[in-house]
Amino acid sequence: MQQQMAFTSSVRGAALHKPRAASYGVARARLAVRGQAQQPPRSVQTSSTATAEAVTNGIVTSPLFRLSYDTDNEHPDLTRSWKKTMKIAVTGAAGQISNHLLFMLASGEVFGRDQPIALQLLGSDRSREALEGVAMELEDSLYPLLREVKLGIDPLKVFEDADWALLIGAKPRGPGMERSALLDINGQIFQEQARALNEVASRDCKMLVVGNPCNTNALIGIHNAPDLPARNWHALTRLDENRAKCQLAIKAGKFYTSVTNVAIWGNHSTTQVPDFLNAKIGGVRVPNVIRDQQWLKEEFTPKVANRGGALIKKWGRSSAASTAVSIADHLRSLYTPTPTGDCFSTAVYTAGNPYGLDEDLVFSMPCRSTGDGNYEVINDFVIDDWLRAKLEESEQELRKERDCVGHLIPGASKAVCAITEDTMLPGEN
Ligand SMILES: NC(=O)C1=CN([C@@H]2O[C@H](COP(=O)(O)OP(=O)(O)OC[C@H]3O[C@@H](n4cnc5c(N)ncnc54)[C@H](OP(=O)(O)O)[C@@H]3O)[C@@H](O)[C@H]2O)C=CC1
Ligand SMILES: O=C([O-])CC(=O)C(=O)O
Repeated sequence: MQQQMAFTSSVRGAALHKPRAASYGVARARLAVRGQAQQPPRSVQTSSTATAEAVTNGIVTSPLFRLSYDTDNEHPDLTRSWKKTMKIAVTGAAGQISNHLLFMLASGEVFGRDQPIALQLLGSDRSREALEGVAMELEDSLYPLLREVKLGIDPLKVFEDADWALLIGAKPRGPGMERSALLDINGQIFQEQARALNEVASRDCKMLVVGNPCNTNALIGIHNAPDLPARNWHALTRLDENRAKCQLAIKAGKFYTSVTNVAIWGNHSTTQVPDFLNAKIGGVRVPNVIRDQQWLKEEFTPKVANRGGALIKKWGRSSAASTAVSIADHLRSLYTPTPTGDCFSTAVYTAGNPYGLDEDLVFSMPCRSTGDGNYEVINDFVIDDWLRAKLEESEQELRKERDCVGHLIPGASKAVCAITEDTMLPGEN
C-alpha cells in the first residue's frame, strides 16, 4: 500500500494541525480499524504549494488532509469497488445542521459504502476556528471513505469542481428584522454563491438549498448560475415530508414505514401543503384510513406547517438533527430508485411543470428518481378544489417573495416587496 498525505498550514501562519506525525498516525489508525494490514507509507508528502496559496487572499484553501491509496497493487480489497470520488461542498459548515450532517456523509450511509467523498467546507472569518475544529473531529472519526477535507472562506475556491453543493449557511432572522431585510441579506449570500458555482463547480453540479427562505434563495441561485442546469437546484422540503409522515402514522396507529406517497407542495413556510389526499397508509389512500376530514384539514395540515416553530419554542433554536437526517434522506432518494406508487418531496424549478403553476418559482412537488441522482416530477397526483386553493396560496406567497428579490435576479424588474403576512418561515410563529 502506498499512502500519501498532504498537510498544510492555515492562513496567517496558524497551524491547522498537529504535526505530520500525529496525522499520519490517524491515517494509519483509520486503516487498522477497518482490519487492513499495516505497512509504513512509502512517502508522506507535505504541500508547500498549497500553503503558499493559502496565504494569498487570506484564505484557507489547502486540503486539511488528503489520503490516496495505491489501489491496484497492495490494497485492492479496500478500494477496488469504489467509485470516483464525489466532491461535496457544504456552506454553513460550522453550524448546527452541518455538525450532524457531515458525519453522516462521511460514514457512507448517504451515498453508499462504495462512494468515496471529498468535503469542501465553506466558513467565514467568524467561524474559522470552529471550522478547523469540525475538520479535526472528522479526522478523528476514522472514516475510510472520506478522502479529503478542504476548508475555505472563498466560494470560488471552495466550490471548485463540486459535484454537490449543500447550501446550508444563512443568516438567521433576528428580533425586529423585517422579512424583506432577511430576503435581501440571504438573497445576496445566495447570489454570490450561485455566481461562484457557475464559474467553478462541475458542469453537472447539483445544489440543495437549506438556508432560509430556501425556495426563494434557490430561485436566486438559478438565475445567477445560467451555465448550470436549473433543474439541478433543489430547496429542502424533505423535513416537512418526514414530519407529515410521522403525524399520519401516529394518528393511524401504524408504523411510519407503511405511510407512503406523501408530498409536500409549495413553499417551506406555513403556507406549505402536506398532501393527505394522495398519501397512502398500507397502500390505501389516507382519507379512506383516517376518516376525519376536519382533523386532516384543520389539525394535521397546520401542525406540519408549524412544526418548525413549535420546535424552536421547546429548544430555543431551530431543528438541526432532524434537518440533517432529512438532508440525508433527500440525497438518498435521488440515488435510490423510487418504489412504484411512492414519491419524495423536493422544491424544484417549475419550468414545464405539469400542474399549471407559475413557471418561474421553486415549488415543492412530488418527484421520483431512477436512482441516478436526477428526478422527474410526478404528473398524475389528484388535486381537488381544497388542495388547489391551498397550492395557490403558497404559489402567491412565493410570487411575493420573488418580487422582493427582483434586484438580485438578472433581468427582473426592480424589487417591490409587499410581504406583510407572518408566514415566511416555519420557525418564527
Ligand atoms: N429548509 C429546511 O427544512 C430548514 C432550514 N433551516 C435553515 O438552515 C439554516 C442553517 O441552520 P443552522 O445550521 O441551524 O444554523 P446555524 O446558525 O447553526 O449555522 C448557520 C451558519 O450560517 C452561516 N452564515 C452565513 N451567513 C451568515 C450571516 N450573514 N450571519 C450569520 N450566519 C451566517 C454561519 O456560518 P459562518 O459563521 O461560517 O459564516 C453559520 O454557521 C438556517 O437558515 C435555517 O433557517 C433550518 C431547519 C430546516
Ligand atoms: O426557520 C427555521 O430555521 C426552522 C425551519 O425551517 C424548520 O424547522 O422547518
